[in-house]
Amino acid sequence: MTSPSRSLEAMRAGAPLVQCITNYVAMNFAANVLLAAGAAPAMVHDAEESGEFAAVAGALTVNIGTLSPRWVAGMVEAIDGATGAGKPWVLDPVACFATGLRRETTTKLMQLRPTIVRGNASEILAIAGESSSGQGVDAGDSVQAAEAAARKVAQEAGSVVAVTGAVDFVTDGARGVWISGGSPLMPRVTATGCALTCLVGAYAAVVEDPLDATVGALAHFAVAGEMAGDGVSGPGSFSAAFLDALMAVGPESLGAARVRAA
Ligand SMILES: Nc1ncnc2c1ncn2[C@@H]1O[C@H](COP(=O)(O)OP(=O)(O)O)[C@@H](O)[C@H]1O
Ligand SMILES: Cc1ncsc1CCOP(=O)(O)O
Ligand SMILES: [Mg+2]
Repeated sequence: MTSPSRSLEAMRAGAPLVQCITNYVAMNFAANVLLAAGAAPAMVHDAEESGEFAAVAGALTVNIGTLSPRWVAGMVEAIDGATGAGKPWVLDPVACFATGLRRETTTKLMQLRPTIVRGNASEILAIAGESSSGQGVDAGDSVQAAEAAARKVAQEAGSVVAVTGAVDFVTDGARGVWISGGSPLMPRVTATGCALTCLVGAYAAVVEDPLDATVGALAHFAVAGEMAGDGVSGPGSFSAAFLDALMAVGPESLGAARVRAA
């Protein structure tokens, strides 16, 4: 296993270019998160160019947060480009249970076999075909309640699946890892999960094992979130402190990340 500290060193050394197809809400914050963490973001989503760009980026991330048929076409082109070039891609199924367009798109994208799926508990339960209590983009279920669903989705899709929340769970269907840390202020800042998905892409670009890559990115967020939560007064100051902490986190602090095998 590549440790989170080693993964962080590799990510910073490589400063990978990550193509992020993310939503209008998340674009700015996610780009800042990648820059602070040490990667290079590019938000490129239209079908006219997304496939071409995916072939040169180190990884692709696809987020369905603000969806339309034209965006779906751009996603499919980009996934074809990434897959053809042997690059990893990460799916963020934002509110995938909420509407017909989201359900159909998620089914279609899952059939294209994402390297990694990163969602909250309600989203992962829904992909597994189970009922969930999610409302809109926010989770209504615990991560623990989605552990079995995550394992099932990972086995069926051949993807690594990450379920995030107060604690995080990552599985490739056989192995399982729990990561704790972070701050209760993280879900009070919009697009924190979307930005994390982009960072998972950055780690996947440079760390060969997608499970190790995912654990590295989640540990980076857990440690930075905990650092940032100390002494801030609310979501506004947390957001700024979190970007600072993403940059300040070093391999030595990731060594202290609370990561344990399931
Ligand atoms: N209550 C919490 N305590 C600590 N960290 C949290 C909490 N809720 C979410 N996080 C962290 O926030 C990040 C985004 O996760 P999450 O809120 O599940 O995503 P989403 O925004 O897609 O619903 C993850 O790093 C997760 O560990
Ligand atoms: C509020 C909102 N609406 C559509 S996408 C989005 C952002 C969701 O971000 P996250 O999934 O990280 O909470
Ligand atoms: Mg989300």
